[in-house]
Amino acid sequence: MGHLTATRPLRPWTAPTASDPVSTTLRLPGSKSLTARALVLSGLATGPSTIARPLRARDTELMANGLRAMGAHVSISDDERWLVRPHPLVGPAHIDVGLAGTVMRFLPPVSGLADGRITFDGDPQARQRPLGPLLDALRRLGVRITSPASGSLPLTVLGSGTIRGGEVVIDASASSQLVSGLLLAAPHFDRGVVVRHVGPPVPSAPHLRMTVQMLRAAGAAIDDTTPDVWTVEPGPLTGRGWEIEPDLSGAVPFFAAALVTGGEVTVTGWPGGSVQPVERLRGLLQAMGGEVSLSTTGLTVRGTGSVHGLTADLSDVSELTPALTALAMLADSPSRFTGIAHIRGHETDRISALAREFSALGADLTESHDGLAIRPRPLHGGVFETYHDHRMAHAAAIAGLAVPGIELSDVACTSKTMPEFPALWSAMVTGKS
Ligand SMILES: O=C(O)C1=C[C@@H](OP(=O)(O)O)[C@@H](O)[C@H](O)C1
Ligand SMILES: C=C(OP(=O)(O)O)C(=O)O
Repeated sequence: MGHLTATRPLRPWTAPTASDPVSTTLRLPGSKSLTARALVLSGLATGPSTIARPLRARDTELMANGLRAMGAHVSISDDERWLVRPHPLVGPAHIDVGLAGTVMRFLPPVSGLADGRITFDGDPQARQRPLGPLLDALRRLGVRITSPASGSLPLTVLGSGTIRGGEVVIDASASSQLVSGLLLAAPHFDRGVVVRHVGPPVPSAPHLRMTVQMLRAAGAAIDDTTPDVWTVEPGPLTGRGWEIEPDLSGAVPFFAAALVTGGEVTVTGWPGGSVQPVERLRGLLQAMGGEVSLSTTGLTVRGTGSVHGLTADLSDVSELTPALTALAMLADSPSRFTGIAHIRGHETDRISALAREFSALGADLTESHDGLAIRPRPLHGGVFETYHDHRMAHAAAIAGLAVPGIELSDVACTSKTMPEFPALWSAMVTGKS
């Protein structure tokens, strides 16, 4: 069963403290979000695709396995270039979503297009993550789904090989992935889809723009000119060569290290026109005291010796909250982050987890329903629970640069998006990268 994968051994790890400014140029793995979308769109295309410089990590391997379980030919043996050859999708199959939001929201719509019974389950924490609005929407679009826990994993999709499609209203305030999942499969719905969001704002706008851009790149006709409404026409998706950019969210802890230590970090391989929110990140890091520049070598962040507090609505870049919270605790003034109520439904309730774990190390953090207030004061070492959440581990590692003796309960959870995180981080801190 899928949830057994969460029982892999925990790996305690003491975050290394930096005695000198870090100074490194790194190649980091590809974007999780771009790799996930490239896999799904390739699996639904009319011809073969290649995915260059993909992310090899637990989330994207689970996505590849899920598509493979339904019949697609996915070869991931070459680290530099994955190959996808579409094949009619069929059940029966079981799909382990792990703790991946992308897998649990992107593959159920695809499985409705398969002919047969597809079951889904994941890690225990995946059963807590919001899924109900997507399942309701799929049912209204003509997909048969049974879900004993009503509105969450585990679930069974009784795929008939086709999905009627049409118009659907959804409250996607809990996750932009609820919309992205519908849109990615929609070119194969008989009538396409019109998705209308009604409710509090949908978070993570850059991820929705990424979905739209990649659908267009694969040949789909999609209209997103009306706010909160997305229309996808029925039609074929073409196979193509996808080029995956480095993962911006995965790069942020490394950039944060430049700020904390007054050092410099360059991540290579950035395209001029990134699909990820580079400009937004530049604004945030500059406001916190960093200098950010893009050159032919890569994206460089320089620390200036001081870290400033920040007041910001992070709803569009909410996955950066743990790293920015760690920076905020080491800043010279208070910070307040808002607009992130939905991250209580991420890998763990990140607002509560950050408040609880950093308070135990002496921090002054207050949680509100949709954010965190941070008043910097000296921290001390201690055990830091990561709750299977890769970005909790990143946050603890950033704090550990300045605070000796922060011991992560488990650093293996970073394998969700970057299995090489502990090695790359230690090499950066010791100057051996
Ligand atoms: O579509 C995607 O690839 C993602 C969308 C966002 O999800 P939410 O809208 O649930 O925050 C983001 O936080 C997640 O890490 C990746
Ligand atoms: C929220 C995240 O992941 P997921 O794709 O599982 O939602 C994340 O990576 O910060």
